Amino acid sequence: MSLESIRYKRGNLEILDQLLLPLQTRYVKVQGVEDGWKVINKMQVRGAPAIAIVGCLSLAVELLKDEMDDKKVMRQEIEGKLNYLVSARPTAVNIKLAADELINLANTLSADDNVSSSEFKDRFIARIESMLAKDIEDNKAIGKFGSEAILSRLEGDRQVRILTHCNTGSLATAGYGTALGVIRSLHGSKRLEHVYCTETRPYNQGARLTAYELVHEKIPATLIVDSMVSALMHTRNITAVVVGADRVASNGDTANKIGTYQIAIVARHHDVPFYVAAPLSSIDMSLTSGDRIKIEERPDREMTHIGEHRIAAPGINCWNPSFDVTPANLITGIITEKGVFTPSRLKDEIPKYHSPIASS
Ligand SMILES: CSC[C@H]1O[C@H](OP(=O)(O)O)[C@H](O)[C@@H]1O
Repeated sequence: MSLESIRYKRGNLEILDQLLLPLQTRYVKVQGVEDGWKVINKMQVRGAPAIAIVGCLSLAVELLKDEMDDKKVMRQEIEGKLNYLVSARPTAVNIKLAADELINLANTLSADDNVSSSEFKDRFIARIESMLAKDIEDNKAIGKFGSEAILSRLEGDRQVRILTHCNTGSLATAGYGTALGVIRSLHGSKRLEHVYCTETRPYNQGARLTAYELVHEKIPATLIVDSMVSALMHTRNITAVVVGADRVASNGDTANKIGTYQIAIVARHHDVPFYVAAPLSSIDMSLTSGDRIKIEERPDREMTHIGEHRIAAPGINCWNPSFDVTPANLITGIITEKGVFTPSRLKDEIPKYHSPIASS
């Protein structure tokens, strides 16, 4: 059973406070959009899919309590609250795409005279709730396609050694995970010899969250410091790198956790295939390249302190971009719930599929 980052029943939402992991397991109540914005902005919940799901569920919780029965006013309020939630963290696209879909749904329901205000509310909340099951289903498909793609490059039944970066598991999604979903799938088919996970400074998603998930599920794994990636590939026979994504442009350029770009460069130097695992809801087809992806910069304190403990000299300047962009030419394949695509195929393949949120 993978870790539960989101606990939801209609009208009630709690998130696992990831700032306290791995030492403390504490759930935080999210009672509306203000709370949703805060837990996302503070990174108590993080990960592109989880951000979208928790943000939208916080709106569902608030809407259920709202006595409003004028559909036009509800539609207006929904649009304003979704745009507010999108502002919590700018780089991951999932919440923006989800907001666009939900605003379209609100417009449709509001304009339909056959839909009462209570039906509007019920169908709108149900659509948001559908994101949970769809995310897990998508992650399992990503796991299947990703493990097949990696294994198809090998002769016989050899086992594989995978390097991953940041956290892309049950703590970044509704469950199972994207890149960690590929690792879970390889482990489940008994083809995974070992996982190497980077600590992922400065928030330490790897050391605190990915290592926690892997130990929890007894998946053979070793933690490495971010600066060990070159030495690892030089001394160990790494089969492939699999990472997540926060925003993939239509040409395949991918924004992901800071440090991903240099891993891709090292992988190319060592001729190790480099995969991005991401649902369609992480792909921004409105962007022609990664040049225009907004890179979030986070507080210096994330670098200068670990918890309350200062580790950097007082007064030193810091630069703390939370993401970088890996150019498409360093990416072997983009693993989605619809299959694995080379970056150059995205423009033709992705528009064939439905919108990221389950259609009604
Ligand atoms: C499954 S998407 C996870 C994605 O999000 C992480 O960023 P953050 O922890 O800052 O939300 C990282 O980029 C992961 O690849």
